[in-house]
Amino acid sequence: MPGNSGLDPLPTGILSDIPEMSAPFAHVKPLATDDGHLADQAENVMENLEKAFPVSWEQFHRDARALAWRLAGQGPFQAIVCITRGGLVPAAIVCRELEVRLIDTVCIASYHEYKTQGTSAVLKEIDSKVKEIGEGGKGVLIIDDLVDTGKTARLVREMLPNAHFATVYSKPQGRPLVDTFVTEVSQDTWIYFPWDLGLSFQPPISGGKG
Ligand SMILES: O=P(O)(O)OC[C@H]1O[C@H](OP(=O)(O)OP(=O)(O)O)[C@H](O)[C@@H]1O
Ligand SMILES: Nc1nc2[nH]cnc2c(=O)[nH]1
Ligand SMILES: [Mg+2]
Repeated sequence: MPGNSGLDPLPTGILSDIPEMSAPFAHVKPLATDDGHLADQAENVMENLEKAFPVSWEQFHRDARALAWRLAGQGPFQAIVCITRGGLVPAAIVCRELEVRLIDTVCIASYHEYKTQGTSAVLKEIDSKVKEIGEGGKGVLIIDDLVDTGKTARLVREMLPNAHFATVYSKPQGRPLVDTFVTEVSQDTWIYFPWDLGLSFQPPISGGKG
């Protein structure tokens, strides 16, 4: 009922002026105007990586489906363990295609330093119910979006040495740790996932303003 809801009236102004709407995005700062942290991080990445491999949602869905096709003959898999956070989206696509309904996560936080290896912390272990499926994880499918240095893959493989390890993309250094993948890119390529990207203006190839 108007005037009787107990709620303050909505403030007027543009969307970002509304505290409730802007709060969840308060930490998101564009590279060009931040305090320098994100720009430094991006600079560190680009310093070591020559090529960019941007992936659209359509391409990612196609590649994740291709992964499911490759995995279809290698099961049956009784459970999927996805490595968060990057493994969540491909695992959602693969579990639908392979009709796997027992899904678990292993939650790993990496603290990246692009000149050194960085450190990783396991925030959540694999569930004991999944660990008990088969000897050393036999019959379990582990999914991540990509393998790069192989550090994350090595950590998780130690937890379930007999599980099948699958990624959508792979780089040469980590490839020996992966049983099944779809596309390999060179070690000096950075893969940009659709969930990390947004639409932005592209200047014409000629260099004009468009
Ligand atoms: O082979 P590596 O050198 O270990 O790199 C691969 C890992 O790096 C990315 O995850 P990241 O740690 O950036 O975190 P996220 O999945 O939470 O985005 C990616 O999703 C892989 O899990
Ligand atoms: N998005 C993304 N994350 C990574 N983590 C390690 N390598 C990569 C990469 O190429 N792209
Ligand atoms: Mg990851």
